[in-house]
Amino acid sequence: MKKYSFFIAVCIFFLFTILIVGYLYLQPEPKDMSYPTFVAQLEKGQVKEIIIKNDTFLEVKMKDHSLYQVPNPQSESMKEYFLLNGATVKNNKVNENLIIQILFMTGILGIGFFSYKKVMSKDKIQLIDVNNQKEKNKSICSFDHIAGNEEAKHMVKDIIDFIKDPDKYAKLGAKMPRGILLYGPPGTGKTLMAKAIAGESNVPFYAVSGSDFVQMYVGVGASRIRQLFKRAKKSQKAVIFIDEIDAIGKKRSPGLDQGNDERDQTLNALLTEMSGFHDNEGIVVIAATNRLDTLDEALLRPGRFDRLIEIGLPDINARHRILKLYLENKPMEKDIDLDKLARETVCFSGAMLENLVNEAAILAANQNSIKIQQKHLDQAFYHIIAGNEKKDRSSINQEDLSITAYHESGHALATKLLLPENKISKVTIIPSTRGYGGFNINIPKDRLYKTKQYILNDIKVLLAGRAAEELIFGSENITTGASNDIEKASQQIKEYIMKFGMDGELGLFNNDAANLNADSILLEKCRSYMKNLYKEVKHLLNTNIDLLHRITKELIAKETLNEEDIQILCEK
Ligand SMILES: Nc1ncnc2c1ncn2[C@@H]1O[C@H](COP(=O)(O)OP(=O)(O)OP(=O)(O)O)[C@@H](O)[C@H]1O
Ligand SMILES: [Zn+2]
Repeated sequence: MKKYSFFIAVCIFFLFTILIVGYLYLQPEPKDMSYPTFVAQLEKGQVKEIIIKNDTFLEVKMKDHSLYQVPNPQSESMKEYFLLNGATVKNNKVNENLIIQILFMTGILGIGFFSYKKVMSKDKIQLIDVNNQKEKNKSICSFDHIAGNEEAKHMVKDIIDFIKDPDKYAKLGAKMPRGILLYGPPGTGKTLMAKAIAGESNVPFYAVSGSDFVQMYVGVGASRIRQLFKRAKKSQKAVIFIDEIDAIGKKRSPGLDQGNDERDQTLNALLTEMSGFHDNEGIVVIAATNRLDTLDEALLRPGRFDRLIEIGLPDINARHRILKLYLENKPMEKDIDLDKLARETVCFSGAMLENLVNEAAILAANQNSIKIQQKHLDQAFYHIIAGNEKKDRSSINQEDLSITAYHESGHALATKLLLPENKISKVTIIPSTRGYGGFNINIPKDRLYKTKQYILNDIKVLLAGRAAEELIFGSENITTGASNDIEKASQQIKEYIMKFGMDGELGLFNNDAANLNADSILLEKCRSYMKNLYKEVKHLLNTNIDLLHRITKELIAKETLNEEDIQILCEK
């Protein structure tokens, strides 16, 4: 589209240039005429027009259309004299003005043309923002660019085969999925997977985002969808990718947003287009969402998005591979411990790991290092988790520092005692720019499930900060520093009871799922759990109070403790 409009613009430009040049130069050459002959002709009434060319010449047009060049007498009264004899007189400036006017008009027309094209094509640019030659190129994205996600790769192998040779499937009467839905947390590579499917099948990739359709006039979204499919069909085989499909395919909640015509129309257009393919067309629609639970069931019916593929957070092996993938083409020190980094980056998505490597590279450059070192990766890791260390710490008073130190040591000690399989990667009382007074980085083991015991201990670890404060400074002096812990603990206890049905007395009933409001029994239950767990962890810290003092003292002295430091302190 861009190329095409550029071509038209060039054509128009040349056309105008030719016209102007033609106007200027293709006029007949004027012949010379002496001034007396001219005067004689003028007085005979033969002269039609006189153009004062410059100080030397006049251009004279006769009534018979012949053109002459006459010396300019440069007299003040010549103009009136010419006019008296019935000739029109023009100043050459008029001519210049004409050229300027033409140029000006060309400019305006050019600008107008370009803006018109831009407005007209804006829709299309947004609609198919990756439909350029580069994206169409097969080598742009392949499975090699995706580390991990092996199950997902396996699940789309037949789709790729189908796109390559749809007839093979049609002949056997096999109905291939028209739509694939990739779901999972943000940054796990759903877009990457869709691109890789297109890349592996060597077909163009057309992408839109559901959020582009939000807040549009009725009918615009639907027409965009139709345009998108029309374009894809032109290339015969293609992958159409709709990111954030939840923006147009959200469940309709009864009573609420009823009559959202625009969204419904867009969704209907999509479903209609999808049912309009023939079985031997190699077009596949891939949609992605972070919120599978909010999707309208109509989208998931057979013939629509009926193949669901989860793209989950990477496990330790996948993290290792992703880190390696992004470090591979960067200069790095040989002794970098990727195993350690992969172990520590629990809950990191692929996008976060990529970001981690990039941050480390930036840090290395900032520190004028020619290679990425372990310390850069460590710094980047903490940076991503907790933000920057606050550089100016002179304003923190001793009392606050001491409270923070006991609070953090409380968390660390409780982790050591209650969740020994977790790794305390860092405890610090260096405040971060994100507003933490200090923090603990506690890395759980990669596990598929959490046990009941684990959840309870995890909540105790969360409460241990406040418990340590109370133990040391008294119940009147507890601080606001535990708000985040309390929030997380409350969330966990609610899930423990409701979501996971782990409370012996309340059993397996989930109020939320049954659309019942939380009743007072449930509330009481949560409070009583919290009270007991808090009491237990306070008692635990009290029985290990010497250790708590030791860790705190060391923490105040060093500001930051790592796994080994704490291990040594605990073994003393
Ligand atoms: N498994 C992976 N292997 C390699 N790179 C990955 C992987 N997962 C994510 N990435 C990197 O993270 C970036 C973001 O991923 P992508 O946009 O595909 O995620 P997404 O799941 O579509 O996210 P969102 O839901 O936020 O749109 C990718 O461009 C890629 O560089
Ligand atoms: Zn805390």
